[in-house]
Amino acid sequence: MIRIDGVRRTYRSRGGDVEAVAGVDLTVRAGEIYGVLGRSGAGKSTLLRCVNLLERPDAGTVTVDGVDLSTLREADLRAARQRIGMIHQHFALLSSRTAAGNVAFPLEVMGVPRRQRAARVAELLDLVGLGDRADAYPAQLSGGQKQRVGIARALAGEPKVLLSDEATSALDPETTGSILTLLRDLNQRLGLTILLITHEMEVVKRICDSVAIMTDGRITEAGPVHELLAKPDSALARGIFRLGPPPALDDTTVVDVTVVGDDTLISDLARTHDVDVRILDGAVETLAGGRAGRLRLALPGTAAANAAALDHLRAAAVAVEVHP
Ligand SMILES: Nc1ncnc2c1ncn2[C@@H]1O[C@H](COP(=O)(O)OP(=O)(O)OP(=O)(O)O)[C@@H](O)[C@H]1O
Repeated sequence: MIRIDGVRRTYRSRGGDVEAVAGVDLTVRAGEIYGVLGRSGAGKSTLLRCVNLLERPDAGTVTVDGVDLSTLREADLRAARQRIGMIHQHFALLSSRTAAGNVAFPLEVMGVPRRQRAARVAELLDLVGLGDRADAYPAQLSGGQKQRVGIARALAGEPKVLLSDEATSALDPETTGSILTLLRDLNQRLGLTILLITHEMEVVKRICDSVAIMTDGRITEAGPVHELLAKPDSALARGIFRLGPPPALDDTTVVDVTVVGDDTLISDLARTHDVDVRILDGAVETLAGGRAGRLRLALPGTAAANAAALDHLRAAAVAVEVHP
């Protein structure tokens, strides 16, 4: 649905050049929620703005729903942009307009007749759970409600793609949860593809199907969340399951195993190999609706003596890391 190929963007200023996006390739499949996770200054906003060409890449191409946006003339680009919704950290609402007035705005720009507009605005506000606040001004709404207006407005052009620029960063954890639930719900009900940028691991854990980690303008790791969890050296997996440095224990094999779903791994291991397994540490999370965890196990004896048990783990777990 979205293909980013070799995109670069450098800001030039008297203080020196900043290569905000330093050659990024990324593919977002139709219907998925894709998160770009990175620290402040990593280049996430610049990358996101390149996707609807609010920012012109210096090099590379961006294809959305089969159309290479860089080939479009200004009028066609404006039309294409209307089909790519965007929501913002600070909502970007017009303070002089009511919730309904804000949602109506893009419809006015699109030339939708007044009657149809009113019906569509009511429908959109209902969709985001704000049907009863149509006449409220932004100043009379909570942060979460303002973001709901932002989402309704972004959906006015019936986009297939929604871009989210830190949409929950200004919200408290509970409100963040309700907005993420709404985004997941819209993703499923409308088949909406969502590309979001965030600095919060929590957002990735809650709703992302796939994730890219961005550092200094580059993607260092990318793919479906469950695939990344299976890689022992994955920075995402380490960030999600924080186990700390392994202890050095005499005549003991310390091993980290990643498991997905309801797992009988430990009991099977103990039974099959008659081994006295201890759990030293563990982190279990719900990721995009499924359970996954990383457990740190201690097996009596050296790794060589535990070869059969370790083979068992390698065959059954999605990732196994034996500590030396
Ligand atoms: N208009 C601009 N002019 C000059 N430099 C810019 C401009 N916009 C961003 N930058 C620089 O580009 C780099 C990437 O910024 P960007 O906003 O894309 O990162 P980010 O990951 O979204 O961070 P944040 O969450 O803090 O916005 C930073 O070093 C930033 O200072």
